[in-house]
Amino acid sequence: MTAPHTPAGGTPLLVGEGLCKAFGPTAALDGASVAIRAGEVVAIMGPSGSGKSTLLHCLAGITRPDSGRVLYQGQEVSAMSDSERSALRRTRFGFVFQFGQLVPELTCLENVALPLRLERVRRREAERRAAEWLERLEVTDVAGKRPGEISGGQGQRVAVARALVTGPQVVFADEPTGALDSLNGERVMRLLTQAARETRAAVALVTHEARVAGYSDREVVVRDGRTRHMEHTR
Ligand SMILES: Nc1ncnc2c1ncn2[C@@H]1O[C@H](COP(=O)(O)OP(=O)(O)OP(=O)(O)O)[C@@H](O)[C@H]1O
Repeated sequence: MTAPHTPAGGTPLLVGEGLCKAFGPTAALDGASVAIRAGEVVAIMGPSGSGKSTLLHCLAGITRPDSGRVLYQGQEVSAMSDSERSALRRTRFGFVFQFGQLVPELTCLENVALPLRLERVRRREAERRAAEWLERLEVTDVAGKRPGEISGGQGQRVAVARALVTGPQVVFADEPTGALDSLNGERVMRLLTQAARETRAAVALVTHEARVAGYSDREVVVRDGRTRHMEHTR
């Protein structure tokens, strides 16, 4: 088991140690370890099929590793019950994926307000906070539109607003710019990392694009289910 690489300066917020996960005969993770501090943007890079998404899903408590453990603020996520893990995901974590994450029947404002509504925040207050986040992400103009009526880049910025509206401690982003052209991708990354830095949210970012990883503080490279740690990129 590899020891998690702990970056200098501060106790890690989220740690994965010696993570192994197989899907049938395929070893997606084979002893991967990573430690993320509060407010840090970490890029998880590596070739297709190397285990990046599986690592992200284990860290986020979506996938339970076969062995190894995930600690969030010292608490073992992999040992929590399903309901404890979903509460953690709802209240402390935010998610941005490559595609199809917005609810098509809801307006963009309602989509961003949704995580707050699930936490029983009143509609007026939830929509007020959602509107603020749409403004920060420079998409106020799409508030009343449905996801099918906006561009891919606008949709990703709405998705980032939704991921951040609850004030998460960690944002998990899996190829958030994968479906965008480079200009829109840069805009999403600039706004995501700026908002995360302002709110001290950590970001775990899966990408295979060096330009996207350039927005991170540090890179972790996954190869054949194992991790390699690169020192600060900036
Ligand atoms: N649910 C699953 N069922 C079966 N095999 C899976 C599953 N999820 C992942 N795998 C396999 O595990 C390995 C790692 O997959 P993973 O999606 O983590 O890689 P990745 O680095 O994120 O790839 P990509 O960059 O192509 O998205 C691959 O061989 C993949 O086919």
